[in-house]
Amino acid sequence: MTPLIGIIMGSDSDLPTMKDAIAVCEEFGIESEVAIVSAHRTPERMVQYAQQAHQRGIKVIIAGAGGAAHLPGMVASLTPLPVIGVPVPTRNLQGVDSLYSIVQMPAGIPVATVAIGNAKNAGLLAVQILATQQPDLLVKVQQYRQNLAESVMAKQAKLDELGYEQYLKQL
Ligand SMILES: Nc1c(C(=O)O)ncn1[C@@H]1O[C@H](COP(=O)(O)O)[C@@H](O)[C@H]1O
Repeated sequence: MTPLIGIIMGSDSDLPTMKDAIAVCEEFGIESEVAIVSAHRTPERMVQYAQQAHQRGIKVIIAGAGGAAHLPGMVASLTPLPVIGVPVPTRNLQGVDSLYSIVQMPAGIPVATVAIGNAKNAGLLAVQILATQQPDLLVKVQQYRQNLAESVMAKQAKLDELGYEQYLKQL
């Protein structure tokens, strides 16, 4: 099957963060491709990837990077596809550097930026974008939300049963 979601990252060291986006694609049965692409270290590869992704059938790109995280914005400047940026947490600045590098795009070249380290939401957003054109997938998204609500209500029932002190002990 042709991959519909491109998940790219500046380094293999981003994979522990970005794996959550891959897992969401798998959970929803959406084919994704995973690639290490760096604006800084492999600029020609980045240009090629960004310019060709839509021609290969990719519909949404998720781009994660840390520190001077130029990858998502540069890819967005080179593709007509929607780009979702994931600020990868960093040791020295806890990912605030990544967030600021990704989120403050000039008008005209948007990057839909999720919270620091939240590749799961990037995956979900990509799935929801695809779901606008796939009724079956839209139903799966609604089911996912239903399951989420039910898990919260199960927690509430347990909290009511145990009281907060006991509940705290089993967290
Ligand atoms: N921010 C970028 C870009 C880019 O934006 O092109 N390329 C690599 N990096 C980031 O450098 C960090 C450290 O990388 P290494 O662990 O390989 O030294 C990673 O978080 C990566 O995303």
